[in-house]
Amino acid sequence: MSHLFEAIDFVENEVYEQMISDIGRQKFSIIDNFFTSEEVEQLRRSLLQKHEDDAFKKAAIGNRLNETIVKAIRGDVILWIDERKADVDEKLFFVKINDLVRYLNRTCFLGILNKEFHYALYPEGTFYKRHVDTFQNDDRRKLSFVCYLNEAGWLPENGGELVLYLNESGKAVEKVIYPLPGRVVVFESQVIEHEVMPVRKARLSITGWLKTR
Ligand SMILES: O=C(O)CCC(=O)C(=O)O
Ligand SMILES: [Fe+2]
Repeated sequence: MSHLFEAIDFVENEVYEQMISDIGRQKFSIIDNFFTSEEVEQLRRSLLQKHEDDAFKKAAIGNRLNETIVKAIRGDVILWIDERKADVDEKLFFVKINDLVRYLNRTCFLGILNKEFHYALYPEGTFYKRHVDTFQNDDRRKLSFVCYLNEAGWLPENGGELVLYLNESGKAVEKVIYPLPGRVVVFESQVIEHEVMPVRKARLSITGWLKTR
């Protein structure tokens, strides 16, 4: 009987189903209000506190490039989040992520066994040039996940749009996405080229990867 109960125990989640069908169709998905405004506020405060405590470091690229070259490619500062040491705010984040991962593994057989997440802060004037997320000879990254922690009422003139470079039946298409608070963007790490446009007001996020093995 137990297998029967397992089947019954599955509850379809509309938001996750939307994400899965978007990714199947177009290799990316934009989910608004994945995090509530209260959750965004909590995570935002946590990020800012750690940034004030000087815990962030300059983001790197591979290992052979010097700092000047790196700065011409990306200007964000980051802090990796260790789930085992997560504080209350980060726990709330991982409860949602782990729920999503469990769902994806159950419904899509993606085999996500690993994940990594960092806070990111793009100071005014910084950007991240066009790239794919799997440049380090590491094909374990399957899905890239970005969650924006900007203030409510984020304006288009603040810049920092995420641009996805897509190919729609042979035609190059640019998908411009504003980093609105609570919004989550998920895309296939190995195929989607993307870029963060120059930022005119500090831009806050959590970025991560769902990985195999
Ligand atoms: O913050 C974003 O919108 C994307 C960040 C990104 O591309 C990265 O960290 O690899
Ligand atoms: Fe990226």
